[in-house]
Amino acid sequence: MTHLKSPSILIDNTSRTDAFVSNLLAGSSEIFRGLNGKTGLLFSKSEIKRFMDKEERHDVKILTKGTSQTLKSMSSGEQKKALLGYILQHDPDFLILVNPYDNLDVDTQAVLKEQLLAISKTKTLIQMVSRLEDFLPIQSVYYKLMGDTLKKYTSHDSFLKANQYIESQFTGTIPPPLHSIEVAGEVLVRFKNVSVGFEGHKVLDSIDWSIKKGEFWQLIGPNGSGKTTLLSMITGDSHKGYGQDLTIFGQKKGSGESVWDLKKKIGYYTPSMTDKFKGHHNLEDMVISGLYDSVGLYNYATDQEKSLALSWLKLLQLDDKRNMKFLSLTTGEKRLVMTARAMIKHPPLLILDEPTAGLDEKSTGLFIALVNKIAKESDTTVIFVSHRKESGLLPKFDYILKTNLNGSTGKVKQHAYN
Ligand SMILES: Nc1ncnc2c1ncn2[C@@H]1O[C@H](COP(=O)(O)OP(=O)(O)OP(=O)(O)O)[C@@H](O)[C@H]1O
Repeated sequence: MTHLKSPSILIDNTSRTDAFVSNLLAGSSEIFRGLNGKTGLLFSKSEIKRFMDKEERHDVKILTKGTSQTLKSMSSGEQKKALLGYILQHDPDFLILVNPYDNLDVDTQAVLKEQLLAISKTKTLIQMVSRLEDFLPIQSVYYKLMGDTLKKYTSHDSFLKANQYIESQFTGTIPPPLHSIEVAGEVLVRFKNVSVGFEGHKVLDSIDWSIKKGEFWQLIGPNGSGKTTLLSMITGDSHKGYGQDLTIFGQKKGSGESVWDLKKKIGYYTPSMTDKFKGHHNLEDMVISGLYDSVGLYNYATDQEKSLALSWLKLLQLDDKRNMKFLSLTTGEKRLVMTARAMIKHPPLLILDEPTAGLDEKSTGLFIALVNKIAKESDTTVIFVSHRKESGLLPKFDYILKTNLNGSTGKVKQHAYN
């Protein structure tokens, strides 16, 4: 085959990545003709999702062969390891990597980068990433995918120069809520000596964590350290909190609180919430639906609610699109709208779980600016979960999980810039 210098392709909100990948895998690429007729495999989050659905629907083990765990219950790092193992077993001619390091902590990223670098010596790697820092340092030809069009750069320098990150800001202020949600006491959430495990596998060890009103936290920890487990105890999505010394909004966990009541006080967003969303709701409805704790609006909105949604969309500079379908937005725009949806009621607690995964530089900058603004201008406590230290994010505290044999331990770090 015509040997391809592993192409490096920057993708952004406009890129039709799925269509591009499908063409490559189907052997019908107009651009990389040398690959047509060769076998390619895809390493991406969507591919993990596809296997997850397949394993669940047909009750089979494909990526999880040899383990008793389901793919769904594995941490992101474990899932990616399973996919890479499967791909290597099948020895393809080329590999397409779409944002391979998303949702991975620094150490796991470093291990994966080493593995991919080694693979790049014998196979063509097609890297498709949203962040410049995610390109592997290999001899490459650089491109940008704009819609379906691939723009080729003459040099690495010209590529970097054209695609540097630009800092973004919002003008205007966070719209106030229609009604305030009262919570008694200063402490919203308190974990005291909380330990959690799954079937003999210890995940969290003696967690002590107090989260007060109005604070801004970043929850950081390697893959599998228990971030999601910790959050699901707060949101009521896991029963692991019962029988432990865990107090949420002044009420001891397991003392008869309803999950519904909990959800009313929490704004939550994680990208997988809308990955499968197929509704025909417009932007205005999506923002208003946060008042009803639904994703998409199933009630008639009042004029007051509509006007509040409009204020949010103005802040996001998306008001001219308010009657457009949510699904027609770019990934970055969708995340801004979903954050406005989670925040519209000014919940006492806003949880954003890996909200920047897969976003390009510009959209990440905009998203971070919005979160900083929410934390600064409202009384809402923000927990931003990420394995990546987001540059520009200004949390007051980090809660850092560190993995150990007996489960992860937690440590608080306060930032000096506040
Ligand atoms: N239902 C379950 N059954 C068995 N093991 C589980 C279950 N849920 C989570 N685990 C395990 O608990 C550990 C912590 O998982 P968790 O998803 O909380 O980590 P995380 O820090 O959120 O990881 P990531 O950053 O990769 O999403 C992992 O080893 C995971 O495999």
